[in-house]
Amino acid sequence: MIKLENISKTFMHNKQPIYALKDINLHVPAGQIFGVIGKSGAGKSTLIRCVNLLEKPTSGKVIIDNQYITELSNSQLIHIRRKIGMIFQHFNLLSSRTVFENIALPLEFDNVQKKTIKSKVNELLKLVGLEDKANVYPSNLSGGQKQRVAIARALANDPKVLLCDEATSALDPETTRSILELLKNINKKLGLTILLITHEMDVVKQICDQVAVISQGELVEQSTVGEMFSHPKSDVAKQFIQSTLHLHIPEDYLQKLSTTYQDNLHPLLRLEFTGLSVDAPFLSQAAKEFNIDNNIISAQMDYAGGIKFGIMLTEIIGNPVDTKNAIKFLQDNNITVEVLGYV
Ligand SMILES: Nc1ncnc2c1ncn2[C@@H]1O[C@H](COP(=O)(O)OP(=O)(O)OP(=O)(O)O)[C@@H](O)[C@H]1O
Repeated sequence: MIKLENISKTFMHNKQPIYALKDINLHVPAGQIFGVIGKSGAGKSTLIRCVNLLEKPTSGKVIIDNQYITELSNSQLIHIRRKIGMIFQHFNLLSSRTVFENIALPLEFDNVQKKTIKSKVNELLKLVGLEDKANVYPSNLSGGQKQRVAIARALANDPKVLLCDEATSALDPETTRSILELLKNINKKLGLTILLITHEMDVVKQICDQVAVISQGELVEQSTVGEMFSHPKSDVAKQFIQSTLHLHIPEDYLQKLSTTYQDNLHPLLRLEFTGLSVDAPFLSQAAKEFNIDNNIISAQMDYAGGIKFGIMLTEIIGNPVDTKNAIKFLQDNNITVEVLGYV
């Protein structure tokens, strides 16, 4: 549905080139929710703005629904943009218009009949769960409600594609979840293709089918969400995944943690499980085979794209040779083991 071919974008700043996007190739299949994740300044906003040509690429082609939109005239572009909805971090609603009037705006631009506008807007209000807010002004809405209005407005022209530019970044975690849930429902109900950019792996985890990682203007990795969480390849992807797992080392362990091995101390391990290693009983197998004990201090398991993954903090108690062999056994079974120190 969305194809980017060799997209590059260079800005000039104080006569110096800034290579915001470098030879990006991306394919978002119809009906998917596709996430692009990257750190601040990676090029995410530039990328999503190139899709509807709010930003004109320096080179490369944008193809939407089999149409090369980089080759269209300005008037043709206005027409095609109606099929590409967009929502933003700060909602971009008109404060002087009610919720109803904000949603009606794209239809008024299209000279749609008043009666048709009314039924369409009412239908959209229902879809986003704001039937009772039609006559309210944006200043009297919460952030989540404002984003619901923006979503309804973006859907007014029955777009085939919805672009989401950090759509939940200004919202608290609970509201973020409800907006992502709404986007997922819309994706299913209307078969809408969604491309979203974000700096939060939790967003990708919650709703995306596929994800691409962008770093310094380049796409460094792309896969299904399950594959990315189970086998991240780039350092950036690994860092993003780590950011979704929060493992707390208790204060008393931090205090007694030694960086060097001494007699009577045991290694404190951080174990990372992904894919197959999550479901197999490797810890108890290691305990039996190498005569060690595991003292599990904390653990967190999670799901993304149908794949289970998790991390664990555990102390391995045993003699030094058995402990070393047990660690090797875990590593041989695709568990990432980090020795944090000795306790
Ligand atoms: N209009 C512009 N003129 C000059 N440089 C720009 C312009 N827009 C973006 N850039 C630069 O291009 C690079 C990519 O910026 P972009 O806003 O796309 O990144 P981002 O990943 O969206 O970051 P953030 O999450 O902080 O918004 C940055 O170095 C930025 O300073």
